[in-house]
Amino acid sequence: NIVKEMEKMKNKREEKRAQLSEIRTKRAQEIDSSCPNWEFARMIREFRANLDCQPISLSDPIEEHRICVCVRKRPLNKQEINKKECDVITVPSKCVLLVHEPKQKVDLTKYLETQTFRFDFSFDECASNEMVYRFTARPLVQTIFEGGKATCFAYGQTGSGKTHTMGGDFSGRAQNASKGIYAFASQDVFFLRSQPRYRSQDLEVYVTFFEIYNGKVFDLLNKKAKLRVLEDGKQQVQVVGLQEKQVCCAEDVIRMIEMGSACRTSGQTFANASSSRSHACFQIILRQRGKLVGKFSLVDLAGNERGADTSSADRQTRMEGAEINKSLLALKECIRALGQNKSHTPFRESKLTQVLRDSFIGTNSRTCMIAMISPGMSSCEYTLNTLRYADRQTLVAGKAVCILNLSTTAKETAKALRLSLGSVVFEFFLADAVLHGSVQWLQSL
Ligand SMILES: Nc1ncnc2c1ncn2[C@@H]1O[C@H](COP(=O)(O)OP(=O)(O)OP(=O)(O)O)[C@@H](O)[C@H]1O
Repeated sequence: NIVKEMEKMKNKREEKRAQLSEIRTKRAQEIDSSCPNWEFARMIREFRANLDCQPISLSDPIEEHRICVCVRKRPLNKQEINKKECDVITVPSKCVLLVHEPKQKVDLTKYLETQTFRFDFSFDECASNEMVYRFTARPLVQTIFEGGKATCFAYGQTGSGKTHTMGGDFSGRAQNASKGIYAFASQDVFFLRSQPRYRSQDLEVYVTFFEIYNGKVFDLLNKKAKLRVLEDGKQQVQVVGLQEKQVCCAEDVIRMIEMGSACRTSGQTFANASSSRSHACFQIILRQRGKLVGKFSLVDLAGNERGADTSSADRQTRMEGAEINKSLLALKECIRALGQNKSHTPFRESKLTQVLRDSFIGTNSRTCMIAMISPGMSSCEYTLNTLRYADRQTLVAGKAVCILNLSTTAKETAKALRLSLGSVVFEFFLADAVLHGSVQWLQSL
């Protein structure tokens, strides 16, 4: 009787499971039919169903890198949701990010080309600014107490979340300046300064906030005054007239961030259609009896798609694009020079790298790049551009990357193993039985 009873229960459970799966399929079909790219949406959903995602968590260890390259995916925004855009980005683990690029064969069959990128850390749409800060800028704060220069860049296309991450998250139109990397870093600077190790050193904290637009520098803490960048006799780059404001607590810093951000926003009408055409740099400076101890530069870069915009009809926009392109390329070269300990740093190539010259020289300089990406299918090309730019940075560290690429269709009996070594990708198709051992062997190399 007991066996019969158990059989009955088992059958009931299976019936229920089948019903549930039917409901889910129907619901997915309903969603699919309202989505303009439903075939791609379904392929991505099937791909994700095969993945065991393990996103980054607060308990993950933080490794110390001289150059750290991370990526952050923002959630789909209201506009993208209304347009029923496909989310083409998957973050399966704390270091890997996948882009499902929609493609079409000559016979019009649609298929996905999934590209894999590896970073020091990758953050999915659920990661908060605190979480991103913890793994990116926070490990750099100590550097400025040890006489070093730290720099953190936010890179990406317009609307990908650079200002949200650096300046503070938006609740509606208002920005909460206490919830961005500028404010978190300042809080930690004050915290470290109060620790017994540094308390007796009489360290003073100053901040500067300026913007570089079209090769010109403007002081955001002094009514957007135009500044000159000059090199002195000791080859030190000076931003003449840049106001350094002394701050005594985190609240003072937040006030400065609000003041500078408001200045940047109100200036949009005369120069920028949006802030994404200028680089904004917020610096936290440590001084001891007036003498420079360390400097933390936090940079919200101009939208990288502006540099790629060469088709604009008006000359002004084309010039802006060319200037942005030049500065982003120069930045990459300077970071590469830092990573490879080259004796020559090409910092004179742009105003941005000139102003940040001391960030790229010296043995005690550390840099972090956060690549921001939009998840929508319409941004796929820009997203790939952003990831390729940031991937070059990973190459600086000379890392070999071994990534397991799961099969995309249920029919496939073999699974693909993708090994990226620098910019070369090797792809193997292996039977399930040998797959696991091969991955372990490659990872151990
Ligand atoms: N991680 C996120 N979570 C929630 N909303 C986000 C996130 N990232 C960005 N957003 C939202 O997306 C919008 C655009 O973000 P943001 O202004 O930071 O982009 P941006 O890259 O700085 O653009 P621009 O280069 O034009 O200044 C904002 O409304 C912001 O609130």
